[in-house]
Amino acid sequence: MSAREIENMEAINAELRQWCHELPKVELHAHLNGSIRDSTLLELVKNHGDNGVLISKDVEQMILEKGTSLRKCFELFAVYHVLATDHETVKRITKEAVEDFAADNCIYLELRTTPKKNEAKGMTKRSYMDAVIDGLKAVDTVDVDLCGCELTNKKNGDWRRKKIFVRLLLSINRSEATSAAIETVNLAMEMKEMGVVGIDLSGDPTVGQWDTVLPALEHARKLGLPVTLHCGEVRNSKEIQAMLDFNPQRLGHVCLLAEEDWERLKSLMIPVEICLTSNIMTQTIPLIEYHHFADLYKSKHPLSLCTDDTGLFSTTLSNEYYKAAVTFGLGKEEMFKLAQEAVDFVFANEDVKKHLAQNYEEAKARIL
Ligand SMILES: CNc1ncnc2c1ncn2[C@@H]1O[C@H](COP(=O)(O)O)[C@@H](O)[C@H]1O
Ligand SMILES: [Zn+2]
Repeated sequence: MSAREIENMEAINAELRQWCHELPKVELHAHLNGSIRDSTLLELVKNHGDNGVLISKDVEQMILEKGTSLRKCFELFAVYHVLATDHETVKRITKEAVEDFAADNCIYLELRTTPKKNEAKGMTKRSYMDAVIDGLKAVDTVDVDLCGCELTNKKNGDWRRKKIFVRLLLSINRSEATSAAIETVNLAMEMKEMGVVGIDLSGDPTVGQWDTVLPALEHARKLGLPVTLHCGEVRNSKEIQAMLDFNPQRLGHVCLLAEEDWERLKSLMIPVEICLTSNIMTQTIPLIEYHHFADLYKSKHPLSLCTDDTGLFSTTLSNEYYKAAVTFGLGKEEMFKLAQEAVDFVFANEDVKKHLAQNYEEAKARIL
């Protein structure tokens, strides 16, 4: 390839990256502690110092190495939780995560997090969530709509400020006992008027039993709370079939499904939260060219591109769109349609969906 051709290609890529950044986007699968900025983590490590449990040098190395396998991801999360589970830090990482997604032109963010207890810090699952809400209220770069009410009043009446709709999912960690999982579902119900719109099942897929968490998920269903499940990050056909039997509103990942389960997923048309970089970085999918996004996209299966953990995987939602475009040869119209269709799968109410749909109508003329 000549220097001129390389220059041309780089210019095309740069333009496409910029376009993906400007595209209004909907994020449906983002974990709060997975979205902590590296700079914040490194500051937390420094402030935490060495206490025999965490050795700063080792932790810094782990943070910079990133989540290069599922096992490493969960080792990192255990460290993040030591560093970040106090009210002040939970408030800070929430504020920063929302500001980062807004800066990446996300117009709607479903932020999921596992409510945590921390007796040493006087933290209950409820006070953890109150700190998350405080973080949303502290956002000052854009207007945040959390529950149909704008949390931040427009700075000096500046109506041109960007707005991001944020809704919250409470995560059940699959290593929790049934009672703890039910406590999280009840907390979600208690906070429905404060922007909580659903339940996520996540956590290390190599631990925990489906039957332990199922009563809590059935409880959520009875209460009318939508559910999304991490599914198929490891081979476990019995559990995957049980998740398909449960027929949740959405599924995350669906990487390692046996052929019959794959066909059943497609016949059920359950919307899938696709996390390209996460699946490649954790080596769940060996090569992006083999990613099941292509099969689902070709079969017109409902799906949405997501980040999973922007901090852990050094990605953004714009980058996920860019990767999909260059890997699977999608044009701007197809990318725009993919982003726009994600609105159909949000757990927020019809009013929010109408706002988002209108946003896309306005954006169409601007960027297509
Ligand atoms: C990479 N693939 C993944 N698979 C499964 N669970 C994951 C995950 N990435 C993140 N989490 C879940 O999100 C928690 C961190 O955010 P919160 O402390 O809840 O805010 C992790 O502890 C894990 O339970
Ligand atoms: Zn996830």
